[in-house]
Amino acid sequence: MFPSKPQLIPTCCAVTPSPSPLLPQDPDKNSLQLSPERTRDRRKVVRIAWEKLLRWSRSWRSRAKTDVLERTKKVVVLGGGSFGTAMAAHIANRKDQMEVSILVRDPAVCRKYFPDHKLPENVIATSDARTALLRADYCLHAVPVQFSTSFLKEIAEHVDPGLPFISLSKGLELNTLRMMSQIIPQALKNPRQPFIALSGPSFALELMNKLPTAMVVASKDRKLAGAVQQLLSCSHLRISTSRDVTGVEIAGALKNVLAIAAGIVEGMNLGNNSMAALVAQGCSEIRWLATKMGAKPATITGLSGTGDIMLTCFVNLSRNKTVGVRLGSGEKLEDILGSMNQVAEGVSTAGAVIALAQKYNVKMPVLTAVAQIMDSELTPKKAVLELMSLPQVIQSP
Ligand SMILES: NC(=O)c1ccc[n+]([C@@H]2O[C@H](COP(=O)([O-])OP(=O)(O)OC[C@H]3O[C@@H](n4cnc5c(N)ncnc54)[C@H](O)[C@@H]3O)[C@@H](O)[C@H]2O)c1
Ligand SMILES: O=P(O)(O)OC[C@H](O)CO
Repeated sequence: MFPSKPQLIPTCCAVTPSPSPLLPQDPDKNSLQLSPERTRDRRKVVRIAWEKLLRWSRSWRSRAKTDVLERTKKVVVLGGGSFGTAMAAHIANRKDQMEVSILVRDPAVCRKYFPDHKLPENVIATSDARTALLRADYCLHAVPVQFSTSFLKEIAEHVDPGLPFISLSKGLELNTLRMMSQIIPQALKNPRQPFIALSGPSFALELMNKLPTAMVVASKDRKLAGAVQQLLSCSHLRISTSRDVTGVEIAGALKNVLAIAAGIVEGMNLGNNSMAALVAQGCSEIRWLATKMGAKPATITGLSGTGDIMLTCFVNLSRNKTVGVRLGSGEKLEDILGSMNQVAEGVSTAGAVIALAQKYNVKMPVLTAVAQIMDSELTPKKAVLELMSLPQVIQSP
């Protein structure tokens, strides 16, 4: 049936339906106007699908376990920067009787990150490692990657060998190319220290404001990942589990380098076409390297990969993107870093990425260009010219 009302097609491009194979054969398929009967049927199908989804969700919720939260009495957070503080507040809000200790160099420091937010009463900041770690059930590690080894070596004597470490840090150690799953057990001299990576698109401020967020916990130990999922998930934080620790960690580290590139494109006013092309190319480079390192492609295209890339590359709350924007608008790297009081992990991770790319024999033009800019070997303008002059790609069919 043709619609009875005229369609909203501009006259300059209006077409008369014809039997041409290039044009729609069934006008109803492409029309916004359906007969009342078909509208009713269509709505019924949608309603049934939605109700089915709700029933499935309710049945899962009714079986959801809460024993981990009930059992957990104390959580320690290492590093009282913005994310450590936000996660400490999140966990403390899960249960009033839980003690959440933040280990900081200066106990006054964690109040500075969110001056407009009152921290829950059960969050305690201390600079005493022994007290902070004593009888903790879980440990959240939120110290920037480059300082993690020295920090952990200093506190190692107070760490229980069975204490699960949930790493929030996203980056690669510059000289060793190690990820947090390697840094933590090696610094603590305990290869069996239980390890979980927590990653995904999550700005500390939005978590602090209890805005809906989704993240991934990755661990080789399925049971442990499930326990951490229980500990963290609530009505505004969805947590999925994964066994692909390499994929989750490498994507979380490399998206910070790509975000610097995205910032440069914005700072140079290169336009939306450039931005989309750059981020798409960056996603491919991350996938090429990550899969050679053993990551699953689905992890890279999922929440902690593409999800976090979208957040960090497209949103100006990102510290890494901000570094790029300022570089692209002509500021010097040392001036930018000197004026920041928070970490942009992509700056040091960029150097490590290139060594990894060489080790795994992967070409990464965009991420290599960022590393060259970080080393002041290349200007953003020259980088754009060089990237645009790379050989034209022949796509395989
Ligand atoms: N902020 C976010 O939105 C966010 C979200 C997800 C993941 N992360 C990751 O979390 C990690 C921490 O980031 P952040 O945002 O909390 O950083 P931040 O810059 O806000 O704070 C860093 C903290 O580390 C401490 N620190 C610095 N050097 C130290 C040292 N040598 N020894 C001990 N402590 C030291 C600082 O005092 C500060 O408390 C990073 O790897 C980051 O990529 C951050
Ligand atoms: O502010 P950034 O660039 O460190 O990004 C923060 C988080 O990693 C976003 O998921």
